[in-house]
Amino acid sequence: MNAFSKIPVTIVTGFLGAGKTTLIRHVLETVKGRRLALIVNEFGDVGVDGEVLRACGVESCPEENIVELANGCLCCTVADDFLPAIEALIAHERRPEHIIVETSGLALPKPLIKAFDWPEVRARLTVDGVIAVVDGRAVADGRFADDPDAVLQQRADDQAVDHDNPLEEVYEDQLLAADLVVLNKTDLLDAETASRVGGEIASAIPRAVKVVEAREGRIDPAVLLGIAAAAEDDLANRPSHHDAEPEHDHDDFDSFVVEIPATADPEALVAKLAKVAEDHDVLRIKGFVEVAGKPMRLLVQGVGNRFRHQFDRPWNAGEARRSRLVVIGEKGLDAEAIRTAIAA
Ligand SMILES: Nc1nc2c(ncn2[C@@H]2O[C@H](COP(=O)(O)OP(=O)(O)OP(=O)(O)O)[C@@H](O)[C@H]2O)c(=O)[nH]1
Repeated sequence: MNAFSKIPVTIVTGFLGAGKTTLIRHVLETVKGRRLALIVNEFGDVGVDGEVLRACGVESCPEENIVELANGCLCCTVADDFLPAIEALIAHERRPEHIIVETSGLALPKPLIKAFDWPEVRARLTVDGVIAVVDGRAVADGRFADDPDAVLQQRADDQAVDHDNPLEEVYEDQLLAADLVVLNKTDLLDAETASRVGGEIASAIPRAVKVVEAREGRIDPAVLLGIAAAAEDDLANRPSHHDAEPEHDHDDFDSFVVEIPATADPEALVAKLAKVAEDHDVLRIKGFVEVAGKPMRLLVQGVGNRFRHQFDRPWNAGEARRSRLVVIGEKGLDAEAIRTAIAA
């Protein structure tokens, strides 16, 4: 790449907990000989994704090349947050050879892709590809489906059929923006269901877009990077709910942080969180927790009621050992009841 060529940018999108960070981490660990930079956007005040990615300490992506934008939703703050971040990255003396952007799980990716069509951006950068990561289990469980009764009712009332499920809107926008779909978490699906879900996804996208199956986001970086889609030249083929509603305000979703004391029993904590997530229909819980008597901090991750936890790194000297979990769900989440249930 010479100093004048455009830097390719891969946008990784996908609903909350689909496996975006896991996939990017796999890229960082397996890509060879390419200087990467990352921009990570997260919904919720606990910066988990940036931490997880920094912790992999890969030479091709040093810490100063990882930028976190913890500001809720990139799609609404492109000009204020995203552009300065990308300017700073490409101004580095050793400029990155490829940039990966992880959107928040609730972002509609279209406005971000559009920013690459602005003259000052398109002169220097190009969208190499938009990767949509999908939680195959969540799709198979109908997480993103409209309620069929509500749709029938709308038809009966002679209304235009509108999505009654706000998750569906975000999910659909992410698929419609994609150049490649990664159907992740196939370990939680039998082969027949995986192939049915993959077929449904492919037929929901009017362009020819490949759907590849994956576990733990393990896809060869050669498949993900170097698509050369120039998505900024192809905006019209990527319809979005954002086109009709540019001033949308994300009021379909809610998030808050719960601070808890150090735990003595991680298994019991996670079992309790899974129950709370189930009882309150929580979409995502994640954060770091102190375990009494342990020098390592515990990373806790829940998608719906499926939880995982692992010690990720020792607490640093002088680091406040706070146990904070971000809770994300649809609007109307009962924060007080959830706090009480977690504290019980
Ligand atoms: N069973 C299973 N779990 C997975 C797989 N890939 C990722 N996970 C787990 O799913 C959870 C969410 O993964 P992340 O990579 O953090 O998902 P994300 O899309 O970055 O999440 P947000 O940034 O919160 O939207 C973590 O606990 C992962 O370990 C998979 O293929 N199978």
